[in-house]
Amino acid sequence: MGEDDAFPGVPGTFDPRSTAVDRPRIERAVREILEAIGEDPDREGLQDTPKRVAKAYAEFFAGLHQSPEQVLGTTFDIAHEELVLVKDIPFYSTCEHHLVPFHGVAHIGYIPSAEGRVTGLSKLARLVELYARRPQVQERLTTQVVEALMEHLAPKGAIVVVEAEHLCMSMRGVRKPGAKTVTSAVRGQLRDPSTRSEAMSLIMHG
Ligand SMILES: Nc1nc2c(ncn2[C@@H]2O[C@H](COP(=O)(O)OP(=O)(O)OP(=O)(O)O)[C@@H](O)[C@H]2O)c(=O)[nH]1
Ligand SMILES: [Zn+2]
Repeated sequence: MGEDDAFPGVPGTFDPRSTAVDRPRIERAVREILEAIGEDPDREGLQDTPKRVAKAYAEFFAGLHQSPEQVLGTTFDIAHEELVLVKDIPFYSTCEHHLVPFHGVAHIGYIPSAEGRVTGLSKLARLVELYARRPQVQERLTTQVVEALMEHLAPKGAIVVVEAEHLCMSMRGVRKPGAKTVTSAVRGQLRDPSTRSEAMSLIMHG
């Protein structure tokens, strides 16, 4: 274990001291890619690029080395059995098919139960970070967040809606900038049509 591992960092944030991602290996690979595209990795502007990309990748994929238990560990004894909704949580993730970004907002709602737990509002945003900072597809990001809520807070129900633009559809391939993908996952009581439509109308119209 390196000295850096003594600082596990706050889940859902990036700890630049983390050595969980093998940066020297990324540096070698990036140099290889630069050569493969016909660039000179030794020209002045590119000399530090493998190092910079390795550092950036360590940040983009930090979520692979963090767990939801760490994020949802802080809970409160608050008697509230109605919907709690945090809207418009911005996120950046990496499409696992092309390793280019997809980004947008996530909306998270849950109905706490008497037996379950209430967490800090910021923890919902940290949960999104934790799953976004991995090679992802939007559908999996959406279900992983809802399932972590169900498992760790034992709420009566939960809903996660994610709206995102995929750069693999904007800057390459089909080239449709602005196209938005919306995914949702609902569990428990939020599956009931009336509760679900109340949550959806709060999400979409405030
Ligand atoms: N379901 C889903 N598909 C995604 C996501 N991100 C990217 N994709 C799609 O993954 C698909 C990969 O398709 P392939 O035919 O294997 O790859 P490709 O030739 O690069 O596809 P094009 O993007 O159509 O050029 C594309 O249709 C992408 O739009 C995601 O989060 N969810
Ligand atoms: Zn893609």
